[in-house]
Amino acid sequence: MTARSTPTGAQADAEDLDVEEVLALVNDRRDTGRTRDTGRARDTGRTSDRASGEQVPQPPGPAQSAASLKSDAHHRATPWPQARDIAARAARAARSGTPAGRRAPAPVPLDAALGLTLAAPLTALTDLPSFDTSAMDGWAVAGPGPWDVRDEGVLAGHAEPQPLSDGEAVRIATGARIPPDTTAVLRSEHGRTDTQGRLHALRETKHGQDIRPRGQECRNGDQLLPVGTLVTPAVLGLAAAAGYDTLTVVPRPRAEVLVLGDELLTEGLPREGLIRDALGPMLPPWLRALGAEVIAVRRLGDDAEALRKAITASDADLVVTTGGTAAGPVDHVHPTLQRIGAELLVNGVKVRPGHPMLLARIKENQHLVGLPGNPLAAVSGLLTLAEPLLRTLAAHPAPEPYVLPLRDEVHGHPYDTRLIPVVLRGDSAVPLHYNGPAMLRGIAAADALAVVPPGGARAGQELELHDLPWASAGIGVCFT
Ligand SMILES: Nc1nc2c(c(=O)[nH]1)N[C@H]1C(S)=C(S)[C@@H](COP(=O)(O)OP(=O)(O)OC[C@H]3O[C@@H](n4cnc5c(N)ncnc54)[C@H](O)[C@@H]3O)O[C@H]1N2
Ligand code: MOO
Repeated sequence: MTARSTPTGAQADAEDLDVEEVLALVNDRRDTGRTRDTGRARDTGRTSDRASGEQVPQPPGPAQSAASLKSDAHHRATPWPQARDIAARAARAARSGTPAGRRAPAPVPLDAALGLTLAAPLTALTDLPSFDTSAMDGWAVAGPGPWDVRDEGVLAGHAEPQPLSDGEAVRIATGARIPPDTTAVLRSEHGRTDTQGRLHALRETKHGQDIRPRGQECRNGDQLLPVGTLVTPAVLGLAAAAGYDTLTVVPRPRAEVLVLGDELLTEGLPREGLIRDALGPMLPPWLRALGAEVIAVRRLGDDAEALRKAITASDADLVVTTGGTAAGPVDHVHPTLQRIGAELLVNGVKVRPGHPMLLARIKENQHLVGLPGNPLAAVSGLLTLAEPLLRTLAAHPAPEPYVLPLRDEVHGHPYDTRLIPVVLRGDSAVPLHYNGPAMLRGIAAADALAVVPPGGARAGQELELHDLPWASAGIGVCFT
């Protein structure tokens, strides 16, 4: 963490903190059972794994080639909660990889730190307040009244005023430095000057009244916030007050989006079998809301060689592809991953929509999430694979799952989890229509996605909900 003053020994140590240690702290805090208070949520304490009736996830097994996994795809598909856990673990593994590949915590200017996680404790670089200061507009007085009032007053931001002598007072503004030997501040509404200009108190003034003593809030070197704290607007304010110009934070993971498909138009009306690209405009801000920095969006058509080149040339932490995940004649994602020797960690997920989604490790510290082309299926892939991966890379704690009863019955898939857009009304979740894989009409009106277990859910049944990043109105909402 850098600041105007030279770092103390404690700060210098803090700068050595690794992202792994930040993650460990964040995870520790998560394990304390802290619950998220949504004001509407009823947390049953169930994890997403238990809520969906799936096995507790195991770490990914040994590397499997894209080819071997492509056969027998449905049986090999990963249960939904386990897929989320594998994505989080993959990010943790990337962070504990070789130091060369790791992105170290870095100092960033305050205005670039919002929504990131502190990688060093916020330690006060000064006493706060840093000098004795007046808490009110009025007079600084010395000894008992009445007092002779000096001609010239003391304003905030001025140099140290002359000491007061017993029986003397000086006009003072809120936030101004207290003159030495002041015994109290008399508020303007509690004092009156007589015709000779002498000041009288209208009520008893206690010793030290309305003086904020130096160090009242903290002493130089006190720890104000621990490693792992999310940088909120309030944290930025505290950091500035405590003397910081930059904060050392876990860097935003870098994401690159590769939009595949020859059928996509970037403007105008759909025509002659061509359709508008819905994912190019949707994914970058969504990924930003999940904490990523989007370094590029490339439209590659259905060109296998262009896809190979783009993946191998990328230096993003996460490459996100759209479309081309199935087994059609121009679905190039699997063959390309196989060709470049990527390791498939998730090859299909038992979730609807979105079951062809995939997660691969391209290099030690680089992953690829393959989103299916159907737009709501792509959203499902974002929530299932990209969200846990990005959140873990950014050292953000996992949001506590919460549950609400469903207002209306929802049909389920016989074996797979379903994700359904819902709006939250009072104490229940109302399922939205237009939730087919190719449709965005439901999700565009939604507050959250409800997790429907295999077999469906009846009206009144409590379902796990995942807020859409903007609906939760949290600090994670960071579209810039
Ligand atoms: N024989 C089978 N065919 C399909 C299966 C299957 O199991 N067996 N699964 C279906 C499911 S489910 C999905 S989802 C899709 C996944 O397909 P891909 O990931 O290969 O995606 P594409 O074929 O490229 O596109 C699917 C669909 O989405 C439209 N699309 C693609 N990109 C965009 C975009 N950027 N904006 C708007 N719409 C987009 C595309 O035009 C297609 O209509 O496979 C099924 N097939
Ligand atoms: O993933 Mo597909 O969109 O389930 O239909």
